[in-house]
Amino acid sequence: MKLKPVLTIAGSDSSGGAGIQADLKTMLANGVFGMSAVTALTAQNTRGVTDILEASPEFLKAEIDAVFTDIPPAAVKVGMVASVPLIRTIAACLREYRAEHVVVDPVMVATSGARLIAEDAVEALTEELFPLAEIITPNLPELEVLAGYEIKTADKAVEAAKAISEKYGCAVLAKGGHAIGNADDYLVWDGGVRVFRGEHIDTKNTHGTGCTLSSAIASNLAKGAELSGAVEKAKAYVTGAIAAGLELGHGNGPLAHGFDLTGTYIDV
Ligand SMILES: Nc1ncnc2c1ncn2[C@@H]1O[C@H](COP(=O)(O)OP(=O)(O)OP(=O)(O)O)[C@@H](O)[C@H]1O
Ligand SMILES: Cc1ncc(COP(=O)(O)O)c(N)n1
Repeated sequence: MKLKPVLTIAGSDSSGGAGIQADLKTMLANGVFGMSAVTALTAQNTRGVTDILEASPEFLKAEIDAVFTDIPPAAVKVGMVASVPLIRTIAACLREYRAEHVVVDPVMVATSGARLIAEDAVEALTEELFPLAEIITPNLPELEVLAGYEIKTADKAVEAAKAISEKYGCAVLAKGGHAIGNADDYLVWDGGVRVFRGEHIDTKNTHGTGCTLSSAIASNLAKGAELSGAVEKAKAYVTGAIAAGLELGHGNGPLAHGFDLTGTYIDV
């Protein structure tokens, strides 16, 4: 049997809802073989992050080298990367191995409010990683940081996404999970715009939605989907995983990544 391998370079979430745990579950559910290079361990649950232990740049490089020299991934997703040396290490590795289909989720703040990137690392993220990305997937607060201004309307979000897309030569998916009234996402690439409509699901359980969406996009790209089709399928997947209505934890709970794996779930 054959499966397309996909690598996530991201942080670990001990509570399993976000980070590499969400990525690997998403990859399994989307029909690819998931692999991981861990940038940091987080002690985290649905209520917040209590501690972070970063990998050294040398160890992260060893992880990425181990993967690329044996099972070259058909797509790579980059999530939480907290510091400049780690960002530089990833960029150098992606260049060295000419990584294909790179999806960068510019993770800055967790749903719970915890900061997941050093202030001085945002510039390294944009200057070193964005030019290597096929697509980046900022949420609204991240788009505001990247654009340098407040975004209150869909038109403003698209304007900001266009400027970023032109500057760094990558597609931009401006996510609307933080918008009021709907969950529409806007894909901007090559000057074109496509909107992916989403109904806002009334739930507090959205821990890991961004990780899940970006991993699903990487999975679909690995399987050969073109960009817009990859986003369309990924949007449907994350919507289904939220709508399944999993209830775990006391804060912002996780998604049901396996909602579509018929026969594997038994209600308890
Ligand atoms: N309550 C919701 N109802 C429907 N779709 C949602 C909801 N919240 C998020 N989404 C969708 O989930 C995806 C991730 O968007 P979001 O803006 O939440 O990203 P994020 O903030 O990076 O996620 P994270 O919570 O992992 O930080 C998008 O497709 C968004 O439209
Ligand atoms: C390790 C790690 N990576 C990413 C996120 C962002 O996800 P969310 O904003 O849904 O908490 C997170 N909380 N933890």
